[in-house]
Amino acid sequence: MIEVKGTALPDVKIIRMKKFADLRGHFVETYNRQAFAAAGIEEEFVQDNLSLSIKAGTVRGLHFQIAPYAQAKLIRVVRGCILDVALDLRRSSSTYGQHVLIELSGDDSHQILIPIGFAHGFCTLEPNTEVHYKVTAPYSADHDRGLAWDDPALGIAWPVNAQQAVLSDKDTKNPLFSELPPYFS
Ligand SMILES: Cc1cn([C@H]2C[C@H](O)[C@@H](COP(=O)(O)OP(=O)(O)O[C@H]3O[C@H](C)C(=O)[C@H](O)[C@H]3O)O2)c(=O)[nH]c1=O
Repeated sequence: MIEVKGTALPDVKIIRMKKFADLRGHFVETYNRQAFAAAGIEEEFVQDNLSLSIKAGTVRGLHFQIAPYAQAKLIRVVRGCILDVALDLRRSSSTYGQHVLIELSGDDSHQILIPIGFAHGFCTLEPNTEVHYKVTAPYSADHDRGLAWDDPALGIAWPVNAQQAVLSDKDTKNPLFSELPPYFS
């Protein structure tokens, strides 16, 4: 039912759920607490989010929440396609400052699990892309933080540049990686 694979950042996992296809279409269990726990995924999710990005080239991120509202995230694409980015902000991690860039599509049944201590963002590759994700702590605007998505120091191979990207006003003003306080040990 569930296949869990590692990525270049060991704590970031790719999860694939079994897709039951038939003449009508298909069925996928997108989350099953017991199956996830049996696969070693113990995160307890408390909130589901859904974002629709109308244009391809929409960039949301890089975002994270700080303690006591830090979030792990389980992310999937319902419709469309994204390049998803997870960036390690844990100061003591051997992969601190490193990221993974993973394509997620509504056509596959892949999901990405991003633990606490990572910044998250994505760029849409198709119009009308819907991203659905579960988080392990509720939203707290006071604990919501951002990081400049296009900081050259991060070396993220985004498919758009700052002139092409569709961004919230907030995401045009995020601090650079070098300016971040040590939020995660
Ligand atoms: C995240 C969130 C937002 N909101 C409200 C706050 C704003 O009025 C509005 C849009 O929020 P924001 O511009 O922060 O949405 P995104 O840019 O999609 O942010 C998300 O995008 C990246 C990729 C993430 O990983 C985070 O989950 C989250 O930061 O929804 C809520 O009411 N609850 C929430 O959980």
